[in-house]
Amino acid sequence: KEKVEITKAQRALMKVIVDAYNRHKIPQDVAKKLLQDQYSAEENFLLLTEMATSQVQVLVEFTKNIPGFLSLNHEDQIALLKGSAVEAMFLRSAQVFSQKMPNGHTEVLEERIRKSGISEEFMTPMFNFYKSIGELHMIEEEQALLTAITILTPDRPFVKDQQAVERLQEPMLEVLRKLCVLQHPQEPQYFARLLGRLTELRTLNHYHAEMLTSWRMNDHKFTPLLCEIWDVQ
Ligand SMILES: CC(C)NC(=O)n1c(-c2ccccc2)cc2c1CN(S(=O)(=O)c1cccs1)CC2
Repeated sequence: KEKVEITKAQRALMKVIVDAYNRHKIPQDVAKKLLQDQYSAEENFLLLTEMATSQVQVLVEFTKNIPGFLSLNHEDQIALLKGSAVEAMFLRSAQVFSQKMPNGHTEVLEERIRKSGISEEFMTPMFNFYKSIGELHMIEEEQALLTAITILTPDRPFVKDQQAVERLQEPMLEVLRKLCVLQHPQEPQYFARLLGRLTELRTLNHYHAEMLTSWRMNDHKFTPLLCEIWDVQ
């Protein structure tokens, strides 16, 4: 039986990541807005735009706090942010969607998202992902580390020094692996399940690109920050 123990250094790394993750949460008022009174598809869309824009700002701040990130080549920093922005948004969405809300709120939230001008064909994979993340009942350390690991994916387009990114991602993966063993002793395959979600996340990139095309056909407007991070307009 492997005796798994998180070292002092690994605990320190985890603390930095979790503190950064907790400091940069979406303002709850924005999420609350989505639960208020009746909205039209247009207003729901605008609210998602506001939430997604706020989340990108939060993502940039969180990323800057990942130890070693700011020492990476500057172009690579941008490539990692742009390459992971959509996945980080879906991961954050899944975490928001699966967090405990007063009863009935999740259904209202689902209703608002379903009535926001997003074509039906993207709803199924999106909500399947939310549910598959919800079933994992991740603790915040796991959520924070999984977000950092997603950002530090070495094989994003245009990343020049992939080894430098691997050197930052590997320690995160090792801490997460140990945490999973300690947190879910009955489920030896839990860590593998978590990483499996990252594979599912990548497929959502494709759906998102299609969503953008259909929104632009219906002349939906995005904020400058979303246009920049998604490379549209
Ligand atoms: C928490 C934030 C990051 N989530 C969010 O903004 N959501 C949520 C969502 C999911 C669960 C709970 C609360 C909100 C669903 C969707 C989005 C954004 N996208 S988007 O970025 O493509 C978009 C931007 C503008 C128009 S559409 C569409 C789908």
